Amino acid sequence: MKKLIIDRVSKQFSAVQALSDVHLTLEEGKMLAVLGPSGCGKTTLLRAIAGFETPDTGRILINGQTVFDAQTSTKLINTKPEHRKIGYVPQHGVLFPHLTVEKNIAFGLSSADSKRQTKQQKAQRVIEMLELVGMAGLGQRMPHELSGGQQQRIALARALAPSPSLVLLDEPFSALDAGLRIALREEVKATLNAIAATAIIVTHDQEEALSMADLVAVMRQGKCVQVSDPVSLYQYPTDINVAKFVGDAIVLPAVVANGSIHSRFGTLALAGGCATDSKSATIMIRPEQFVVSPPHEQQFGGHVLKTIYYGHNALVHLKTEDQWGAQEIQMRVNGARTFSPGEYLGLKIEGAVMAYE
Ligand SMILES: Nc1ncnc2c1ncn2[C@@H]1O[C@H](COP(=O)(O)OP(=O)(O)OP(=O)(O)O)[C@@H](O)[C@H]1O
Repeated sequence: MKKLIIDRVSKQFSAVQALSDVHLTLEEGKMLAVLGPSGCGKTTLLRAIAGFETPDTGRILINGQTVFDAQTSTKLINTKPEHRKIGYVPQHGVLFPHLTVEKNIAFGLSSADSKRQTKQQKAQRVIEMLELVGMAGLGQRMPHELSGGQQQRIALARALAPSPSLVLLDEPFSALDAGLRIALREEVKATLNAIAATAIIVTHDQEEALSMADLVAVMRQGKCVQVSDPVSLYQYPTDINVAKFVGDAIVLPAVVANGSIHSRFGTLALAGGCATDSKSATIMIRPEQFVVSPPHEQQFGGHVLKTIYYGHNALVHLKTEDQWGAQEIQMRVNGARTFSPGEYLGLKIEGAVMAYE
């Protein structure tokens, strides 16, 4: 079942087209990441779904109910935020500093829909939420007695307490340090999965989007330029800009003829869905598609310029030089491998390669 339908939603602020004809749908129980650079319209989209921003055009349906419709002939439908059954986890500064953890969570149960619950039912719900986010027994603490990660978990508990139809997370980990961010991403995903929540996370971090979401919507200048599952997005980006935004990309000129790529790296397999003939194509290769090949298989290679070490892996920068001219490329290798500057490496390319006209 479609939990969310965003149908041709646009929003303009003075001269800025913050959202332009955005169309998105999300199935029940799935997580969507809205990914894009600063200013592309991510927050405006999230605020439009929550009802904090009124779009100029389009429709928004949550759980089969139209919560916004600018197109009706009679009058605009625009359900108030508190009646949209949305759980909102903002970026930071989220908890009321003068209330205990328990009271912060219980605040989420003060909406009209939760008013019918008895005091005991609410107290029980708070306990369930504390358990869900792994913080049982800490209900009497004040927010300042919690770490940054614990505070974000309580913010999630507060958003989930009223059993919202849709959970919206606006860059929820951006204030946390790298290690904690990764740990919390996994915890939050597990928590949302445990209750089969439908959720949208806004982020400008491609790793966060690819690792957490079932579906990633890439935005650029108010438009949704690609909506794909993480694997397809990384392997088959719709254009070079998306390719570069979601990962490291080596971009080269090439010729595509009869369904194959002819490039400085020889004949390469063309990825499905690409144009099969072009005299002036641009191809995109991921650094992990380059592998060091044994001498008898070498068709081409390059001299090592430098190696950037990341722990779990490393990026080796190489310079290739042949009749096509000089080109710098990057190859991703296991972090334990070391190469010396100036060393010559024979290379081959594994897997299909994307080509763009
Ligand atoms: N209330 C507003 N008034 C005027 N312009 C606005 C308003 N809100 C957003 N904008 C503009 O709309 C565009 C989209 O903004 P938005 O905050 O949605 O981007 P974003 O992708 O969330 O960026 P960031 O990652 O930096 O938060 C930007 O150019 C922004 O300056």
